[in-house]
Amino acid sequence: MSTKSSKKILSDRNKASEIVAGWKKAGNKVVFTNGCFDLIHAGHVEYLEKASEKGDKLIIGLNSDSSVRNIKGKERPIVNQYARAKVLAALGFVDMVVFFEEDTPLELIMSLKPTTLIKGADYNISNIVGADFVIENGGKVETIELVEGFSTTNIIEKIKRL
Ligand SMILES: Nc1ncnc2c1ncn2[C@@H]1O[C@H](COP(=O)(O)OP(=O)(O)OP(=O)(O)O)[C@@H](O)[C@H]1O
Ligand SMILES: O=P(O)(O)O[C@@H]1O[C@H]([C@H](O)CO)[C@@H](O)[C@H](O)[C@@H]1O
Repeated sequence: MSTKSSKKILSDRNKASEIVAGWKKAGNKVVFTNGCFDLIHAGHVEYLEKASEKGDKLIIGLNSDSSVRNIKGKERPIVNQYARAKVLAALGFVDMVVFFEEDTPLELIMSLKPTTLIKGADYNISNIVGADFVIENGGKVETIELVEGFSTTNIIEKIKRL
């Protein structure tokens, strides 16, 4: 039996696009962010909650395991995509989690056409994938300040030193 949170997790990009189009037609501002979210930490949660406050619906584009391996190295991810998605989908302010296999979320962003694209302030707007597309389609691109002291890499390094 699927749970309330598991219903938020989608692999089917067309289905996700149909749902987002319905949200937008109903007048919702749809916020999109993306990431690997491996070993989810308090910085991620603070960031996602702030992102959710930028609109009515929050979608997370989640890098698949093969995508994470390509961009962060063969040791990653520590946690598989389904488990990462499960934790994210359990957050009350998250409305959808969609996997993407590519190295970047550009094709997913072009399919979903979000109102607002958000990344952490470790990126500047000029190098955020999808920013040009969202702005050209009348949307907004914003960054959110990082919470000091939290990163998946730091957590891994700390565990290695035990
Ligand atoms: N400490 C933090 N505070 C707020 N946002 C964060 C923090 N760390 C990461 N983010 C944001 O969360 C999203 C996912 O980032 P990511 O999964 O790369 O986390 P990470 O902890 O930086 O991982 P890694 O150390 O492997 O790079 C990105 O948009 C990033 O800007
Ligand atoms: O978890 P990360 O490393 O912050 O997420 C990456 O973000 C990249 C970003 O969107 C580039 O502007 C993206 O290309 C990559 O696929 C990861 O999601």
